Amino acid sequence: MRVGFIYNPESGSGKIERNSKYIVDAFTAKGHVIDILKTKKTLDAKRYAIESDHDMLLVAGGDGTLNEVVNGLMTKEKRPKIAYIPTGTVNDVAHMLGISMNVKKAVKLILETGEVKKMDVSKINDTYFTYAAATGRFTKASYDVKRKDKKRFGILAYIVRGITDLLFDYKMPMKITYDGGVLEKTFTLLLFLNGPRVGGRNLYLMKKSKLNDGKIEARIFEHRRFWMLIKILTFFAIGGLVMRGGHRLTSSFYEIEVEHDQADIDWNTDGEKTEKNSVRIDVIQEAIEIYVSKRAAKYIF
Ligand SMILES: Nc1ncnc2c1ncn2[C@@H]1O[C@H](COP(=O)(O)OP(=O)(O)OP(=O)(O)O)[C@@H](O)[C@H]1O
Repeated sequence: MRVGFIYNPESGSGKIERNSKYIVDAFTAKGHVIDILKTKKTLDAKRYAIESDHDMLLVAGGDGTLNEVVNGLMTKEKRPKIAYIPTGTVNDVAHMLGISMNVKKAVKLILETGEVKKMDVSKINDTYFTYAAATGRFTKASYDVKRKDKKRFGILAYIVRGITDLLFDYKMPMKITYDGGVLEKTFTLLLFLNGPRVGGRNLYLMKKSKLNDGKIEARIFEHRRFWMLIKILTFFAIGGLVMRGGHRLTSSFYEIEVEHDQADIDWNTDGEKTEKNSVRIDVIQEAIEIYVSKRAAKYIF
């Protein structure tokens, strides 16, 4: 196969540079022909994906790099398969897909033990995302944490940013229309999830959620000051448990209308700051093909 090897040398602790020769050798030994496409800046990975005429894109980076590649591929009619080697700090998508953080094991999954599955991609206004769109309490941490702090402190950098978030009161009057009805209240946190993982946490209570069902799950928390904070922390601590004042929705689309003109609501998609205020979310069913573990293929597809 003709393989484009897109990698972000700045992702995570920079381990990809130490392993790139191993990866190229392993693929070449199996008869693949590799083009090396190393990113130098933001949006290089997206551009490489748009320009690609390969059979497969081998992507090494974190959730942000994978997101850029998917945004590039979604502009194309013919999309190469994605093989993903996670080298970021959080790597939520890889955890969901059963891909090891160990580079050699991830390569083995692609070349020997894994399966290719068709996976949904979601869209918020004109931006695509692979696993999560969110706004409100705790959702700024993933894009506010500086790259050098991520490299130095890893997950801890996110936790510290999450704690400083407690100083703010997120109060968002909104109207949410979905294929089961309308919800109109004041909210403090909105999560739209393709699968059972976000913020480095497995949400094992979302076990019915599949990555190819054309649906996106929402977990929505009303604004109720102190108690809602406890409930949000419980949600993350206990596998996605939703208590009173929380809503569990499943739908193929969501229309979120922000109720006053002066609103300043930022949306986080796959860990990057993207859209603002009112948005529409849609799912494009089975839009990409990606290598996953046999276990993930069985349980979340
Ligand atoms: N060579 C580069 N130098 C600096 N920044 C880069 C470079 N190449 C890509 N980037 C930036 O890195 C970001 C993606 O980083 P990465 O892949 O580590 O994702 P991440 O979301 O930070 O990962 P995770 O949340 O899993 O840690 C992209 O948004 C892009 O802007």
